[in-house]
Amino acid sequence: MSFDALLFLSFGGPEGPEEVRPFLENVTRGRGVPPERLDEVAEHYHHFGGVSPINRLNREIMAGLQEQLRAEGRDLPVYWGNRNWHPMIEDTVARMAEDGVRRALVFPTSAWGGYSGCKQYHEDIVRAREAVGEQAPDLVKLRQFFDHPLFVSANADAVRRAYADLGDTEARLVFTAHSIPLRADSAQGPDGRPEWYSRQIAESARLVAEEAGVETYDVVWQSRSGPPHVPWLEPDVVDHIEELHAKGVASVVVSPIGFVSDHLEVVWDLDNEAAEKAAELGMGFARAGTAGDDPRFAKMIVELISEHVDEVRPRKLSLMPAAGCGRNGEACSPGCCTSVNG
Ligand SMILES: CC1=C(CCC(=O)O)c2cc3nc(cc4[nH]c(cc5[nH]c(cc1n2)c(C)c5CCC(=O)O)c(CCC(=O)O)c4C)C(CCC(=O)O)=C3C
Ligand SMILES: [Fe+2]
Repeated sequence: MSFDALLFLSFGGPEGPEEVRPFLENVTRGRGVPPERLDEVAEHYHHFGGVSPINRLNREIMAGLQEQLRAEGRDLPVYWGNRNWHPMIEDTVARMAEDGVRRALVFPTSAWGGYSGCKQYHEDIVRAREAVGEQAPDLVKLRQFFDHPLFVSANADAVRRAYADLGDTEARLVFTAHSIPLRADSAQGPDGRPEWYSRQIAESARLVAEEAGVETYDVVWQSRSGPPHVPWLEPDVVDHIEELHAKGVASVVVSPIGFVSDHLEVVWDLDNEAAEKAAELGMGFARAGTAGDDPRFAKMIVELISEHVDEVRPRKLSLMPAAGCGRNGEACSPGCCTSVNG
């Protein structure tokens, strides 16, 4: 099938102190996040002058992508829209319509299923198309890429580099991903089984550890939000480092497999909080890089595109079914990425 453009769809982030609050209001509208948590997260952003690294990282990925597309002779223009901050997806889709785009592929900057990683991006697509009306282009979202060989290799090499930097082959490998409420993780995948998100994280971790040649590893969580009485995926990475220390582990390599690039959560919760905890305990600590700035990441996006344009067979390392692809916001299968009780 032919497409006129690619929409690069991301989370968005503030680019100055005055943008932090309105950005956070957009992220948490109707999500039941307590104001104390918002104050705390606002502080994290202000620590970096109110500028999230996410937009710069996304611009870099898009530049690399545009270059790779050109090198392969595909003149697909790349548009950029976000869920929570400018450029907002509604404005971008309006511009695409004005430019005459009739049908576009959408690359979301999340490897995962579940509400935050997949369903909410479908909702963004629906909202933007409704805002634009009849002229809105058809938007086909690309699939979840948690087990794509290029994503796995980029992460595995980052883990290898972290081990080399630390100079301790005995360090414990700890993968982290964004925690979500247990109820959200009850969401099923296209295989009809629950915990699609945490099962994908476990599978990516297994594949990356295997390719990096590391036998023993843990999967833990970070960046918990929400009110304290609501159960989220545990343990938290900082608590886990304490526990490893109590068990006599001397050093850790932390791989933020759950993030495609060095977002604020990565630089704050890992490079600050987790690193500080390790230092306090006298443990060795190295944080592995993320896949986004590896040229293989842009190459992977090109491959995901060609699955649709050239009907190339999806490259996947796991036996878990391909998921997350849908047209104009429809889910890939009934009930996929929707949690039990909504
Ligand atoms: C699974 C997942 C991903 C990975 C998939 C994907 O990438 O999409 C992700 C990514 C991101 N999350 C981000 C930022 C935030 N997430 C928040 C809140 C929340 N995230 C959640 C989950 C996820 N989040 C959840 C369940 C909440 C609770 C509120 C709700 O149910 O929606 C809040 C509110 C404050 C707080 O409570 O932390 C902020 C500011 C940024 C940008 C960072 C930057 O600026 O560099 C990125 C890439
Ligand atoms: Fe988040």
